[in-house]
Amino acid sequence: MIKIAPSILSADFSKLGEEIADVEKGGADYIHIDVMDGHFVPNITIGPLVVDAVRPITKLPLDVHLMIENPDRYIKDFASAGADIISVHVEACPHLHRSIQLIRDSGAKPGVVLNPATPVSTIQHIIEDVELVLLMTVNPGFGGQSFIPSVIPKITEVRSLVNQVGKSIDVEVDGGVNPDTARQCIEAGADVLVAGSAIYKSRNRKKAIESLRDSM
Ligand SMILES: O=C(CO)[C@H](O)[C@H](O)COP(=O)(O)O
Ligand SMILES: [Fe+2]
Repeated sequence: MIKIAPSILSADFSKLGEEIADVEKGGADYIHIDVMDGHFVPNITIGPLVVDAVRPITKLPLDVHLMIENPDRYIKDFASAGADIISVHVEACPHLHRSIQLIRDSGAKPGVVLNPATPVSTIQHIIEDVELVLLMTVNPGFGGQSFIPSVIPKITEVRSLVNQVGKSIDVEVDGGVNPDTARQCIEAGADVLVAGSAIYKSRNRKKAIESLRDSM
């Protein structure tokens, strides 16, 4: 079963509550929240305050994607604000195992993220400790960018790594996902699709979600 995680980065922030209700009604599985600090990526977005505000208005799991330097400093804050899944970038974590344990100790499910140029071998030794692997299919920082096709073989690689572990771990892709690229990602082994512009720039969010889920 393919899960769809709309990224609120492309939503209308002046009516965020309605925008989240719309995708929840439309069949979304997670709400993807992009946290950017202007250091790890060249953009600044939202912090724990927004996660806290969003928590009571949806039953869906909040999938929080931290694109920040030194994420260990903020993991507790995001977990207390109501994040269900917290994902950290390999490139931002010199002590990756510790960061993952911090997420688990804070009560959230740990995820790990790889930029397009980061090899899968960097997560080989922590794969059993995470519940989600997120593969960036754009360089992180902005919504609405074009999908990078050279990431496809990495999806296959992560899928076979996850299958070896033999426990349920989400394989999520993020960036430039539309019905065409979604099909390629699912074929390669992805089972969670993050989509910002493909969902929020469509008038009918339910249809957009269905066309991603049914892209095979
Ligand atoms: O992490 C992200 C960017 O760094 C976003 O989740 C991603 O870009 C979603 O937007 P789109 O589907 O428009 O590419
Ligand atoms: Fe994201």
